[in-house]
Amino acid sequence: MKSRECQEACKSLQELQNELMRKSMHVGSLAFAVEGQVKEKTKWFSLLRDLTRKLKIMKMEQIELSKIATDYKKCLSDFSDMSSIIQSTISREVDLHHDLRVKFIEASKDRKILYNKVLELKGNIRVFCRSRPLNADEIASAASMAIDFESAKNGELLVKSSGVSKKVFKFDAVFSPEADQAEVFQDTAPLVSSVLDGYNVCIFAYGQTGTGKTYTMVGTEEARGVNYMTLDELFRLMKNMEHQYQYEVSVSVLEVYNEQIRDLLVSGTQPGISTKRLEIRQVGDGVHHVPGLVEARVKNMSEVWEVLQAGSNARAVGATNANEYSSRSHCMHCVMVKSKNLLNGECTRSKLWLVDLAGSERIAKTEVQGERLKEAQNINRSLSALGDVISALATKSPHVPFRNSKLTHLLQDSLGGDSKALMFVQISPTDDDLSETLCSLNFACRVRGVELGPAKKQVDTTEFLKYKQMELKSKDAQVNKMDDVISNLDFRWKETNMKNKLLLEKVKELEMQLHIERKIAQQNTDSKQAGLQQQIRQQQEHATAAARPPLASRPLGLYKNISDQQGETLCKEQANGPGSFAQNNCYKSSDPLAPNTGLVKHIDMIEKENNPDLGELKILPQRTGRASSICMTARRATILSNPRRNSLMPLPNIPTSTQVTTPFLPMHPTRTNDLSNGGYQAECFPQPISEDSPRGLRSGGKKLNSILRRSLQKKIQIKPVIRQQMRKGGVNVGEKIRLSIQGRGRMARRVLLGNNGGRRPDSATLHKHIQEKEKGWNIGTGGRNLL
Ligand SMILES: Nc1ncnc2c1ncn2[C@@H]1O[C@H](COP(=O)(O)OP(=O)(O)OP(=O)(O)O)[C@@H](O)[C@H]1O
Repeated sequence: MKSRECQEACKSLQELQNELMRKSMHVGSLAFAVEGQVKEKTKWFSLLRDLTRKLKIMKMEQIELSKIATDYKKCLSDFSDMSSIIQSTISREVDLHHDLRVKFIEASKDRKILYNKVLELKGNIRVFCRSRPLNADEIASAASMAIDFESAKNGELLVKSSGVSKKVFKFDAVFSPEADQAEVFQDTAPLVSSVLDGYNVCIFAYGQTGTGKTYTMVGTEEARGVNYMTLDELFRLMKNMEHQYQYEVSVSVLEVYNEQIRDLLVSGTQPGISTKRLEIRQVGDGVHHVPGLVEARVKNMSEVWEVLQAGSNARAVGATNANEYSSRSHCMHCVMVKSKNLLNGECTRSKLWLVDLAGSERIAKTEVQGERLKEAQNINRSLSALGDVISALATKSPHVPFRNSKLTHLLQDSLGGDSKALMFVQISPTDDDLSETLCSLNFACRVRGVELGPAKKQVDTTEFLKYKQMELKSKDAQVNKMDDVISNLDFRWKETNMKNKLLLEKVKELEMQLHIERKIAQQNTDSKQAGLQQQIRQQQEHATAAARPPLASRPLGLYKNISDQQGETLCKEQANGPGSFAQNNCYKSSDPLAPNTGLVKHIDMIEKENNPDLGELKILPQRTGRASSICMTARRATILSNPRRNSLMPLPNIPTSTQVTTPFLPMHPTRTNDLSNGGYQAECFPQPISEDSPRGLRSGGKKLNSILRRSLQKKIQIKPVIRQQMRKGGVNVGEKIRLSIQGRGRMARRVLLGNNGGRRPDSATLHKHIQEKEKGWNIGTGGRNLL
């Protein structure tokens, strides 16, 4: 009986030893598998690193895009603000411009009116008296002076007669022989503005021959006369007002000789021999015109000068004695000015006459006959007609005899009530010419006494209408242009808005993509870590079981009792119970592992970086070696009632990480019993660990850490024992590990020899099995059962 018991105990011991050896080998294979997993995990980590890097780049891109989008939005809003501001400013400026324009037009009108009133107050016909200086002969002959210039004040002129009687004449201005051309013109210049304002103006020089009429009107090259200076002033003013007015100036030069009009700008004409008879025609209300008269268009003073010179030359050609001839004809310059007001389209046409009259003394002094008499008569007639006209104007006669002479007829426009006239009465200062001087002064006084009516502007209505039509057309064109600009701006704004929307959508899309990638990375990491955790746990359980004290060292009685009372239950629990092998094993290690560095820290950092919610999680206790790769979030898996594996033959590879981790996934405690009816697959997916629940993660992490520590400690302790035993039994550990690696991911189970569905084998079967195993070890694995 005892020997039988002993034999059974020996057998049992042998079985246990075999089992222990297998388990040890399995643990070794698992260790190898863990090593592989670590490598794989390293690979995963590198992938994760890459992903993190990409994620960072994408984040940066996203930030940049967001920044661009924000800037763009800001630009857009700024642009719309600016466009609205610009539009409002433009409309405000347009209104302001319109107001200013209206005001300016009104102010211009007011200025003209006021200016005209000033001139009217001064007199529409003004008379300036100018005396020539003594010439060389007079100085030589010590001619006595008939004019007292020293006592002349405020336009008064004192005439001495034989040094006794005195006569005072009053003029608008008196210029002594010392007055130069500029001084004389200074008082003439205001009339030029009147020409540009549209008033007709006539400036003429009257006086005895040799008193300086031509000098005052034409002047010399060094001292330009009124003609040149007036035109110069005219162009100067026109230039100043060119932004508001458009001007057109033409000049005609003619002479009236023996009551004939000669165009001095037509070459080859001789005095008195007119190739074409020029007549005066009235072409409009108070407007007189000489058809066929050359009107030289001038744009600047050089052209004016050329024209003036041409006229002077033509006048000089016809006479052997130029001065003598010039005294017998009236030289007339007609400057026609057309102006167009660009603001209101008002057009004016004005005329400026610059006349150098023939000498007035000839009639009285000379007793001529023939041609000279005819000349004298004509001069007399024309000057008499001028006197009559002025007299008629002075007496406000209903009839003014303008047509009595060519001179007055030509000057009709500028001597009427709506014009301004300036007469230079030229006198000789000597006693010898006193009678002529007195005649001239009396004539001038008579002229000065004429009160011309209010001046009227020469408005050209047809031009005005034309301008209005043009302005309307240009306004229509402007409105169309503005419409185009507005529609173009509107289109651009819409386009920009669309671009902005697209950019925003792209940003959202990128954010979504980023989120998804982050989740995928998280899931991959979690599942991989869960799988690894499961494997380690399994390894730990088996290692714990293998490290249990051998039954041989226990008292046999104890084993018997166990065998009788609890042995079966224990085996049953170990084989089929829901708890793991490690759970059923009473061996536990409490030794903490030494803290590790590097990988775990790196994982935690990456996790922390990728998932900010994990920021509160405590970093796992530092671990060493392979255990460091286990995920803290994995739970302890419940051992499932898988079919027992009776062979170490490699199992088929599990292709995906999901499949690998599936058998080790944590189960919900309440559903554990339902696995048999197909609930396994559903329950095998990891229980989602909410990111919002760091406590769960922490508790899972602590649990995992303790498991990890235990597992590694066991492995460390068991390894030498297994190796020793395997060396004793001649087992090739490397071969076993290689075989076992193929079955990684499967739950390792305690294999009882001859166990058919958990039943205890009979002795024959057991013996046979041992023999087979011995063969197998010897042949296939090189291992040997130890008794
Ligand atoms: N204010 C003046 N200063 C200097 N010289 C003058 C002045 N006025 C006239 N003279 C000189 O007197 C001379 C005669 O002048 P001017 O020929 O202009 O007289 P006129 O009245 O035009 O004569 P006519 O009627 O014959 O043409 C010229 O030599 C001119 O230079």
